[in-house]
Amino acid sequence: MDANRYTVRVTKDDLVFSAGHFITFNGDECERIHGHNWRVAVEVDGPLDENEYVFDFIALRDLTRALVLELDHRMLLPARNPHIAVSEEGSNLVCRYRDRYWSFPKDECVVLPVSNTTTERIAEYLGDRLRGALADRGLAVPGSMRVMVEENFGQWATAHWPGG
Ligand SMILES: Nc1nc2c(c(=O)[nH]1)N=C([C@H](O)[C@H](O)COP(=O)(O)OP(=O)(O)OP(=O)(O)O)CN2
Repeated sequence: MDANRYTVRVTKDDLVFSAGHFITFNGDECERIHGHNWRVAVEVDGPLDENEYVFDFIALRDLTRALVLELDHRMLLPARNPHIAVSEEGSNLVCRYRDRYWSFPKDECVVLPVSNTTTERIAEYLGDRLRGALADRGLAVPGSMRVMVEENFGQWATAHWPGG
């Protein structure tokens, strides 16, 4: 029996999304609106299956790409930030922080179920969605997985699912 564990990793030129955001930090300070070209990589660890795969690259790549596309050319807004209130006003979403506000067409936004659109939380969101998408398709949900997101050159955040 093969007691070794292996890792597969996918990252591709099309696993990149260009989006706007602003975060709060140091308590209740709020950044100015800006954007990044976020790059995504996913790693799965485990033993080999009957195909001698840890996990099928193609399934991992295609599901990740679909999630990344949902965020591409969108404004990313936090649903649960204690300092940024997001509300619907007609066909727009209005975000209010103290006396500042921003209004965006709804269909150009993604409201993420996070408290802040930091790179760490975006990585966690993508990983949770990916795990849900695998389960919905009846595919194995990896015990041990990492989603890595690069916000700016050389600035990566990783969310871990340490099981398995
Ligand atoms: N661990 C984290 N640290 C920081 C995050 C984060 O998500 N996780 N985010 C930020 C801000 O969003 C900040 O705007 C990062 O943007 P960046 O362009 O990298 O910052 P700079 O001001 O240095 O930009 P340059 O264009 O490179 O000058 C901060 N920290």
